[in-house]
Amino acid sequence: MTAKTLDGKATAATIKDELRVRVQALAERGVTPGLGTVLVGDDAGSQKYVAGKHRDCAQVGITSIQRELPADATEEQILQVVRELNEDPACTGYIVQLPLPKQVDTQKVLEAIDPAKDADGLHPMNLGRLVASVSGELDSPLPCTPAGCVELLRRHGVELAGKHVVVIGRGVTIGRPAGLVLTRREVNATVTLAHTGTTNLDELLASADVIIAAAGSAHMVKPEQVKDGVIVLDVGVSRVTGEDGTSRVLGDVDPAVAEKAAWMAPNPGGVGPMTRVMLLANVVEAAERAAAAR
Ligand SMILES: Nc1nc2c(c(=O)[nH]1)N[C@@H](CN(C=O)c1ccc(C(=O)N[C@@H](CCC(=O)O)C(=O)O)cc1)CN2
Repeated sequence: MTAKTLDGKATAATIKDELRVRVQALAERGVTPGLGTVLVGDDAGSQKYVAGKHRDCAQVGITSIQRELPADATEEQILQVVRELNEDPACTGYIVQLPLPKQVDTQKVLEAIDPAKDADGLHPMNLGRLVASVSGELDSPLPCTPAGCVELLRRHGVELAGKHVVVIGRGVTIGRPAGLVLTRREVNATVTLAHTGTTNLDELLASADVIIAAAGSAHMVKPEQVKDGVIVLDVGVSRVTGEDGTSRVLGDVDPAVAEKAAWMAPNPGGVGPMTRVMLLANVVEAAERAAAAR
């Protein structure tokens, strides 16, 4: 068996087309969505992701607001920018790019974001709403990567209901919220969340119908650990520099897994573009909610 591709790039392009129409409809009502980003430091990966988010905004007609601070910025300087974006009417939603430098209390910064402008769905109030709401329309943003995984599978006709999903990694942007998103009634998967303290990963992977690998450990999932017909979403990012000095991203999944999988989301080109487009969807939805409340 050779896996069929869960094409995140093409799917994200389709969703952008749909969002462009919704942004035009908002413009007719006098509303322009604006995405703000707060980037602290000079991490090359974060710079690339933030630049990508603003490129996406330009493509669908969302205004971009970019705020940058140096790597040695204090927590207070970052909180000041957060307060300014909370007050800025042109900014209808924004994100603080993670990770933040070590001197900064990430939780404190996320908690300072106005929940109504939290485009990442990572404010404790929005995560709390996700915990509390098992089904139905959720009136708050979903964390972008878990939402992107579900949407990528849905748009390829891959059913998750009744499937055993093993998520590897317990980070706040992917692993922890993934369990909540995947177990909502409209998705209806059964989830096991594995992490560095998990002692029976081999046993879990052998029984997994779907694997979402978000550990950041290069090629850790091997073909001999998975069953035939498994569905694999590789979300891991390990940056390696080759002997020629060029850097590239390695995912968590050994490419040889494709020989056993039914479906595989490549990395790059799978969940990454979906993460970005779900962010745009959150911004448009927040602007639509604000327009409806006027
Ligand atoms: N505030 C947030 N910070 C971070 C999040 C997040 O959701 N919110 N997630 C990750 C990084 N991330 C989004 O910010 C992200 C990761 C990957 C991609 C992407 O498009 N990747 C490309 C490859 C790009 C490359 O070559 O490096 C792909 O997979 O095709 C977009 C966004 C951590 N921080």
